[in-house]
Amino acid sequence: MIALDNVAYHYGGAELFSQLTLSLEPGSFHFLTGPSGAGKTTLLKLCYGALQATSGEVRVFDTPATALDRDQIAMIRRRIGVVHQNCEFLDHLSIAENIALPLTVSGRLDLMENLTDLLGWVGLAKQMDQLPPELSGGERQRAALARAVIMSPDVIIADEPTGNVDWEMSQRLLTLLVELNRMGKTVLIATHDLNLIRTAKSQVAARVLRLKGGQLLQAGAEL
Ligand SMILES: Nc1ncnc2c1ncn2[C@@H]1O[C@H](COP(=O)(O)OP(=O)(O)OP(=O)(O)O)[C@@H](O)[C@H]1O
Repeated sequence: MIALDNVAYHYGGAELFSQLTLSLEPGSFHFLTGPSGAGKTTLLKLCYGALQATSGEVRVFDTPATALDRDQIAMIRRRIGVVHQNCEFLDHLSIAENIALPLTVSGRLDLMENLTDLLGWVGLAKQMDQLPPELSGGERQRAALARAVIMSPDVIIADEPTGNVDWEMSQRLLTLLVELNRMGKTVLIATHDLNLIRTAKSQVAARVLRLKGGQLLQAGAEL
């Protein structure tokens, strides 16, 4: 679905990594871990086409990321749901309106009927009319996940989806992500939380990759 072949990325003159190779097969579940600043967010952005590789090839749904036309970029936005690290919302819109925003922006009002079910699934039915600043950290993370999946994407890419929430809430978020994977979605999660990864491994056949010093390796003893 998404493949990186010998990919390098430089910010200005500084090389973050080179020769990275990664393949996300349909229905797979991957964790990406590694120290702060190793390049996890950058790697995720390459996977969903928000950054272009300095060299090497990124293929998204079998199309080179450098060759995407406007329609294909719109298709990628629909087929890849992203949970960003700092889940930001429009503070003057309710939580339900924020979650539904991808539908209103893309004109997919036919999918609006899914909104109520989705709010229930993430446990935010009661909070649907509240404004984002009125929500707790865990509620905001769940709202961000709901917004990422409302277009029914094939791939979910989540950057620290359990950052700033307690253990119980991170378990709840993990359960939602595992459920999505059981529905056939491909899941890629960047996280520092090794406990979360350990717990997930008892629930799902997850592959764990560690990005460190510009190298992407299978995680080992630390798990
Ligand atoms: N827009 C940018 N311009 C220049 N350097 C950047 C930019 N974005 C990130 N960097 C640098 O690239 C490196 C990798 O950043 P990135 O956010 O990908 O790491 P990360 O592994 O996700 O970190 P964290 O775990 O702290 O979120 C860092 O040193 C960061 O300062």
